[in-house]
Amino acid sequence: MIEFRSVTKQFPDGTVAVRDFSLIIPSRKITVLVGSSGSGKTTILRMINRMVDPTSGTIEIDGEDISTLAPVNLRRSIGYVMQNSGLLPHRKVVDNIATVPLLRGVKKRVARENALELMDTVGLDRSLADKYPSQLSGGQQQRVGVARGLAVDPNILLMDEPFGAVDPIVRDDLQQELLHLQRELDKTVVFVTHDIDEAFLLGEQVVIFRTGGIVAQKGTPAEILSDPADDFVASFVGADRGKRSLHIEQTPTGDVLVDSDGRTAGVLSADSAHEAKAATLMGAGAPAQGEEAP
Ligand SMILES: Nc1ncnc2c1ncn2[C@@H]1O[C@H](COP(=O)(O)OP(=O)(O)OP(=O)(O)O)[C@@H](O)[C@H]1O
Repeated sequence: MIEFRSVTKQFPDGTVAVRDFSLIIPSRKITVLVGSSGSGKTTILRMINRMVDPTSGTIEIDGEDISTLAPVNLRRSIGYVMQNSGLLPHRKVVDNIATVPLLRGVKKRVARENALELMDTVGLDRSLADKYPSQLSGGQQQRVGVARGLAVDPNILLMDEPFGAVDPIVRDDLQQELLHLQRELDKTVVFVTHDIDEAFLLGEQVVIFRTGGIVAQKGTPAEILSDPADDFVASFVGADRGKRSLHIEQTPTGDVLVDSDGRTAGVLSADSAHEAKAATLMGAGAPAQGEEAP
């Protein structure tokens, strides 16, 4: 478990990126931080592995105050995946994946073998091992980035808009792969995006930010969709409603929200007031209850 307690980050130029932020990030689940550009998401992510230190407040991992831990060791024990993969262009795929294990003193042969196994894990053909990043597609490069993030077998994986720069179809694949990996590997994933659809698809806990690192709402996708805290959240959640075409389907175990691809976006509370609010949120143009999305 990762816990932020009243964390504030003010940069030397006076910018307050995060203000009095508190959050519990449960272990072995995906928590998604979502919000518009400049709302402090990346800063929060980077405070978890001490790439950035808070101005005030504390951050604990499994009860341990991370300000007491050596930043380099902490950084090397936590997986980090960034947008545009951040691969080293002059290193082969396999060496990119093995970078941190080699820095930690793992023998070259072992690190290479582990890297090849990780290529299997993230769905990359081993024949790509000796290619350079520029010889790979954007989606393949992101898979290499994920493999590299997993290379130290971290308990925690930080992902900063990892699928932001790939086309929608590849992105869909990568999202499904991440859900699959999460079920298989049981990591604590903290995922940053500005895409609310991605947040609701991936997140078991979703935290919606407004500017200044202020939490507008946090909860499960169903909780947020069925009961948005205020107009800001309602408009943020509803901004892309045409594309998402969320609708309610009745199942034997209760009502669920389903997106236009037939994926469950959340389970609605039995509370009819919540259902009414969710229906309002979906607005005109969304199919009526029980109907299929177009
Ligand atoms: N090193 C820095 N020095 C000064 N200001 C910074 C620094 N890093 C970030 N900021 C500012 O802090 C605020 C939050 O930035 P941050 O990158 O955390 O936001 P974000 O929500 O991740 O945005 P994006 O989605 O665009 O990546 C912004 O106003 C940004 O300009």
